[in-house]
Amino acid sequence: ADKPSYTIATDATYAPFDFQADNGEYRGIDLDLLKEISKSQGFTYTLKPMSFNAAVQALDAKQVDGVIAGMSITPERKAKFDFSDPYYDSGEVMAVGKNSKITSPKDLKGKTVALKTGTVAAEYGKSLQKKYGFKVKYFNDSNTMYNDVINGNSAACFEDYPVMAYGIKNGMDLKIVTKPVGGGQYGFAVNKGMNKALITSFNKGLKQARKDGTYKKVVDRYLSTKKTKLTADSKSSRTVWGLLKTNKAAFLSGFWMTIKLTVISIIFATILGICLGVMGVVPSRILRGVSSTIIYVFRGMPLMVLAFFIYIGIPNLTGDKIPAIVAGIIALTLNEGAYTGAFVKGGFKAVDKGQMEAARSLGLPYGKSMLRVIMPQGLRIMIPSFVNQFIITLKDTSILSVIGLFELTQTGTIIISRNMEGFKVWTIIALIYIVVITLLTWLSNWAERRTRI
Ligand SMILES: NC(=O)CC[C@H](N)C(=O)O
Repeated sequence: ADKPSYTIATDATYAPFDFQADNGEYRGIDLDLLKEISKSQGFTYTLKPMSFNAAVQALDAKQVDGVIAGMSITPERKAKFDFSDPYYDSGEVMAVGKNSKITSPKDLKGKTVALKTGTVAAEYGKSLQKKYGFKVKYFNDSNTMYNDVINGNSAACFEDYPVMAYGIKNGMDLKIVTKPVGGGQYGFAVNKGMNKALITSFNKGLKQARKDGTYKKVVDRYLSTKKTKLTADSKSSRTVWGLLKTNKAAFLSGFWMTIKLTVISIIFATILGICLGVMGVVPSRILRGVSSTIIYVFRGMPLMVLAFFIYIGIPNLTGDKIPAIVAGIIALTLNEGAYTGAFVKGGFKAVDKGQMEAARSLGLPYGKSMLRVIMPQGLRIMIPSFVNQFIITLKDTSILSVIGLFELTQTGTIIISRNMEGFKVWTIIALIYIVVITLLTWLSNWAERRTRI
């Protein structure tokens, strides 16, 4: 019989539990364990790395079958999800910059504390906020949160002890100043009452792995004292050129994802926008109303909200999965299409009224006058707006990293979580965007020249 197959979400950057190794493979205690267990229990799976918060939401929306992400078993989560037996002990600590004078939450008055959205550590930090009078700031991934503290923008952060200790041991410029509290444990989660088989296999496999030494082997791979630095690139690759070379595969695939999202969305958004624009100037009041409403709604909604709504919200209601890339393209199309619709409508309106009257008085029907007389003139006026919108679409793809799409921006985050070369990696990413935008602009200028009369 075919092996059962599952989709499992994980945290893209949560070493030593989940992280991307230099070769692009996702590794860590969670993922190595999962692999061993799947082998011993005979199931297969596709891994979906994303932010922790998105992973939990994707599970809740049934976009994935399970989450393994150093996820703490809490009473609130147990109400929603079924957890495996615990496989690792954790607790919350506070960390500050290596040379910081802060030694306890008491020193945080008036300062800013960095937290990671949707985590137990964030909840813990938040629970101390009133008492100690600090401000909070949220991040989607641990590494960006650490960097905010390292750079001195935030005074401290709260994080799970094993993760924080591992990062520091691997050279992160932070120090832990409190004892672990909370004492939570990590478990593998599936939706309540669904996927009983998966949880049963996981538990069986975990038990076996503990018995036959696999569990210890996996943990030691990352935490034994003589371990090699799995998350760090070698020294030789620390120049911009070296970073580009070592991470070539990651940059390229992020680049392609960005291009794919941009091109497909531009095509759909342009079609949608022109339809909306035409509908916005026809005599029918109903069509004009529909056009205005669509533009109003989708132009008014932040792209990130729209992406979450389509990827998490709709499946949550209907129970049908939508692949992230499809959700991303729909979100971009609606958002950029609404903007396009607005300027297309404006462009048609800007064509002199007399043109339509003249065409009609020559006996052309409305549709033909529109197509032959108004549209060609209107569209020409709009070319600069189109170019503008294409560039905005390209840049907006970066927002789709929130639903777990590995476009350029998300690629940068992941590479930095591995090598901590924030400046160089963001420089590379910025340059790639500039290069693509330049190409896009040239292409548009060329098109503009060709359509000129
Ligand atoms: N991957 C994570 O950030 C998990 C954080 C924490 N253990 C939680 O479950 O909330």
